[in-house]
Amino acid sequence: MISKINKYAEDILDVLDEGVYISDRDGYTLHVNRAYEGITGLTRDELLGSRVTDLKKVGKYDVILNPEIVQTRKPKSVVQLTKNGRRVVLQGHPVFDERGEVALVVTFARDTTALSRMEEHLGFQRELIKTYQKTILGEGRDGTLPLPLSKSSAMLELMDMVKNVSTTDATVLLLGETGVGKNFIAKEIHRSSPRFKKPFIEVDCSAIPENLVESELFGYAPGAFSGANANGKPGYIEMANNGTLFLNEIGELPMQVQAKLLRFLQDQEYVRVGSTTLQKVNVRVISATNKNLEEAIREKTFREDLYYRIRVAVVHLPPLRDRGGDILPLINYFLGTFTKRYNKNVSFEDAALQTLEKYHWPGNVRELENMLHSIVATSPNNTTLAPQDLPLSVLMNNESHGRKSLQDLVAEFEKVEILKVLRVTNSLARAADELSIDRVTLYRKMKKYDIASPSQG
Ligand SMILES: Nc1ncnc2c1ncn2[C@@H]1O[C@H](COP(=O)(O)OP(=O)(O)OP(=O)(O)O)[C@@H](O)[C@H]1O
Repeated sequence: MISKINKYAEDILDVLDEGVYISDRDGYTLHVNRAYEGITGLTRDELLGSRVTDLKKVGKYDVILNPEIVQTRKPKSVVQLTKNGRRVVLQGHPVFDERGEVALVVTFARDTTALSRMEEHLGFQRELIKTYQKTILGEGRDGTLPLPLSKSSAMLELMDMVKNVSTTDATVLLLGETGVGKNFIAKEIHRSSPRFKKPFIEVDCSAIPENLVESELFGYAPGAFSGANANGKPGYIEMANNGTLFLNEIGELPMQVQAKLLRFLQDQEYVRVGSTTLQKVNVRVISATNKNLEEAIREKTFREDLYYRIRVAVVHLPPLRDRGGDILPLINYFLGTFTKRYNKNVSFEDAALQTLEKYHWPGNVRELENMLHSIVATSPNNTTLAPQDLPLSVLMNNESHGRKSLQDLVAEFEKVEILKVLRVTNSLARAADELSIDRVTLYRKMKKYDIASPSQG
């Protein structure tokens, strides 16, 4: 019976799914089954008759079990990395002869690559969920987002273009000064696009340290670099799959990342840092910058080919000072938002509104939003604000951007000082006293600078 089994021993071993490797006590390979060849990518011809120590020397294995098992006479397990890049769990067992000496070492090999891939995949999914949760929580911080308030002809025209662009998958480049609403418009394009139920992922390219930009955008494989998450990490591109990726401040991307981004934009394929597997996604890209990219191209800090790739549709957002018709609706909108939030009744006199309309808003909508927030938060309840209650930056209204004449500078200084003193004293007589001028002179200067009289006269 046994002799019959011996006759078919090799065939029996070939039926197994597990790899079997048998060596003698000196480490010479006596037999490997078919599964072992499949798992390790090594052939019988390469292995039979060779010594495990020599196979390790020539790099076919990174670790071996045989010498230790012969020495300790005990079973042992290790994880071996094979030349075809698989992770194999080896379990070696000693087989003793009639004198109790180790005669053979039989090693079973199990491929764990599929398992590791599943674990890696699960790790990525976990990271992805964490990031989505963060993104969703971030988005909801102010409740639902308002619709863009667009009354000026410049904005109405622009919103028409945004509507047309939204229905396509075209790459969009949003240009405009800081605070004009590029981020706001990017979200609007996403919301009106067929991708609206999928993620909108914003990346502020200027806020990521240069050495991390590539791994943040494209993700990294487990063990890609020291200090990396053991599960690997999905990049923003992967998170935006089927949705929209908004690359804010794209002009700040390092050159080598620009090259990788260009390849990704061309065929929607990329490789995670530390990996060789190609990832395929479907992502619509919107970029924004307040930098002059043409100048950056001349200075060789921005790739020309990438520039043409990202500017399939270009949307120029005008500064708020050139969108006169938007200022009042935006004031009303933010006044409504913040008075509701702080449960206060705060309003503006017409003259104050006119002053705000004339202001040149260098920080654009963001400045207006922050100013309204601060005014409502710091004003007592039931206040109607006069022009002199407005922030000094508004009252100074530095409209001219070039060098000012000495005369203008003196006038500006005088106006601000008068406003400051009037604000503190709330009385014409006491303010004149503080400024060491007579009341008639003060009154004349107030007329000149369009400053209203204090309530106490
Ligand atoms: N039309 C609008 N209606 C209501 N709020 C707006 C509008 N445009 C911009 N905002 C608000 O103004 C603030 C600044 O806008 P946003 O962040 O979009 O500017 P940005 O151009 O992207 O600025 P930066 O270049 O500094 O990134 C945001 O809080 C945004 O919600």
